[in-house]
Amino acid sequence: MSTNPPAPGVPRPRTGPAAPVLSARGLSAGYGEGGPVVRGLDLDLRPGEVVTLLGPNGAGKTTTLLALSGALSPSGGTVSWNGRVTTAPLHQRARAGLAFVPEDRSVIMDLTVRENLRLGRADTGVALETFPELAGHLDRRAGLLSGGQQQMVALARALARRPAALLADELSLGLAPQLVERLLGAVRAAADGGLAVLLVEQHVRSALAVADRVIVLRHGQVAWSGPAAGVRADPDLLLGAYLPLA
Ligand SMILES: Nc1ncnc2c1ncn2[C@@H]1O[C@H](COP(=O)(O)OP(=O)(O)OP(=O)(O)O)[C@@H](O)[C@H]1O
Repeated sequence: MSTNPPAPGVPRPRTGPAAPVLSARGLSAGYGEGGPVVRGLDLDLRPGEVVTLLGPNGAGKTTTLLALSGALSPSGGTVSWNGRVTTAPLHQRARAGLAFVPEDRSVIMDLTVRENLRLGRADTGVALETFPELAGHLDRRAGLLSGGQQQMVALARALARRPAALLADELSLGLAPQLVERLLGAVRAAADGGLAVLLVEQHVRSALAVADRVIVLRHGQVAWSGPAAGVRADPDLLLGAYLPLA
């Protein structure tokens, strides 16, 4: 391949950021008569990047994920998948390559780990590549696993389908710091392989450690957004001002 610069007058090839997999424009969503709890949200999720959505309790983080996933119909604005506006329900978006790990993990406690993976149409071999520590538990009922192992099942099941985008709500809820690192490390590795990720996290510092970009929601609106590196270098930018120290 030539390394010479292009001749004068010949346009250079464009090497801008990859096109977003999932976008929102002016997205509003809420529940019943109460009016929208998320208002006018703009967001782009690109292949290979981890965006973390932070904000105090009740800010609208889960509602945002629900609206982006198709589990909740927006009351305004649009969601686009690969550049096309979509109103498809969750199961259709899942088939198109959107993975959603909700806060309750959606692991079926009465089924074995192997059955849980199969139910999510996940290839067991691929799931074990992500979390080899599940290998000895494949035939155990999920209800007998620790919270961290259950979360690994939920995440392995989502990632083993090789989705294009992942929405994950509070993966680390109630887990020990080492497990949080393990789970978020797996998410980072998947993003390095091209996955687009939107993470809602209570563990602000852990989320910042793996994120490329940060969006802070307050009262359903974007209060701050910017590169995670800037916040890692100067946590006071957000911590204390917008977020509790965690
Ligand atoms: N099913 C529901 N019906 C009615 N109101 C709801 C429902 N779910 C959430 N809300 C309300 O919507 C607002 C935003 O909630 P949401 O769960 O999106 O916030 P959050 O930022 O994820 O908060 P948390 O960190 O506490 O999970 C809150 O005021 C909440 O009480």
